[in-house]
Amino acid sequence: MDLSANSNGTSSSEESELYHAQIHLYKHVYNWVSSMALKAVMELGVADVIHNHGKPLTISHLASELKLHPSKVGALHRFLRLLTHNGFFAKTKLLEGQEEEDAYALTPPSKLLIKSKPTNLSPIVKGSLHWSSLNMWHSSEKWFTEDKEQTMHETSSGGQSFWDFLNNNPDCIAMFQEAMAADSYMFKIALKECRHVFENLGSIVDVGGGTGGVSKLIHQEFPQLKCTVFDQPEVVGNLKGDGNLNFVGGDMFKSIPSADAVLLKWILHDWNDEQALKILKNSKEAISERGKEGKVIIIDISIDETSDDKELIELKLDYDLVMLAMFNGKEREKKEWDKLIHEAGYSRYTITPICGFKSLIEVYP
Ligand SMILES: C[S@@+](CC[C@H](N)C(=O)[O-])C[C@H]1O[C@@H](n2cnc3c(N)ncnc32)[C@H](O)[C@@H]1O
Ligand SMILES: O=C1c2ccc(O)cc2O[C@@H](O)[C@@H]1c1ccc(O)cc1
Repeated sequence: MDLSANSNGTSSSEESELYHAQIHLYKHVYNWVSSMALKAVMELGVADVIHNHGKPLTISHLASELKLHPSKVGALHRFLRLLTHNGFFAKTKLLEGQEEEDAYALTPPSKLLIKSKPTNLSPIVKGSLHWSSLNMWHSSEKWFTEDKEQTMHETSSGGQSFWDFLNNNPDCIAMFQEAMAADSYMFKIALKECRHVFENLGSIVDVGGGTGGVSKLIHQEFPQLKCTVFDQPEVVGNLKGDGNLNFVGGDMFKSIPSADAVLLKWILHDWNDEQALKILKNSKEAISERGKEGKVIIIDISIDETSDDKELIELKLDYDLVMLAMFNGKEREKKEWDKLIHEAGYSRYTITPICGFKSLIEVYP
């Protein structure tokens, strides 16, 4: 028994544990606040104003550039205080007239919100924090307890899949595809490291390639390579090709156009194992004319809790639940990739981490 127990029978160490547990719980309840603060400063274009100014900017100067009502200047300061705490800005002091004022500079994460740069990830922030990506979470209890095999999105929307929602809301499909294209730019940097993966190919089909963000980068690097962007007709129907880059509409669950290689970037994690198996089997058929020279190139998350750091593991596990809620999809661990790839009839594969939190998995028939 802890002799330092106080009048209500709890020891000081038990009290300390209780208070730390309380802080941990409340912190997690309010994790969304930082996300929404990030969305707010993205929408305001704070990163662009500071970037264009070329040096740290005081709050009063920033508020003036943003044309905020004077009553909102204090709120802007408090938004930047939280985001500075979370690594999105660096605070310094500048003389504004006779007064010293807090001034803010960008950090590497907020530089990814500069809309004029090719590394701009604002569309990912906008789409991921759009009501259509969040509302379904309020149906989690109903989804868990109902005796139906449907996605949380379907539970929350009377049976409509997220893809059908997008296809019925042109503004949202555009927002989604802009996000995918934004993420694809990170692949341009990775392409330098994994150039060899695309060398010696005559043709490639980018399955679920959206508006061609990745294929355009591959086409620039390999102009002789015939690149086919294969996606839903609603996505590619109005897109025009250019020389060796073309767009084809169809359904990857029915068939995939033949090519030397199939690219599956951020595709398989949208689907459960049965559906992913079907996509991999159709991909194997698509490369069959190339014999042993054909390959499938998967770019997706591979969860590796032995080597990833805590923040990276949490991002991958976050994405796992987002895929579950939206699509009944999943992020896969190495052993799950191994099982899926072999069940689809492939003989061997290699996994190489790229683009920060994704991996490139080369799969051979
Ligand atoms: C998460 S996005 C990935 C886009 C792109 N690969 C990238 O990484 O930027 C998934 C893509 O799969 C497409 N898709 C969904 N169902 C499909 C189907 N049945 N056949 C072909 N494409 C499909 C969607 O339209 C979307 O463009
Ligand atoms: O980032 C998003 C994402 C990424 C990859 C994927 O296959 C699906 C995704 O859907 C969401 O998780 C998220 C997103 C949602 C909506 C949107 O307009 C953009 C991104």
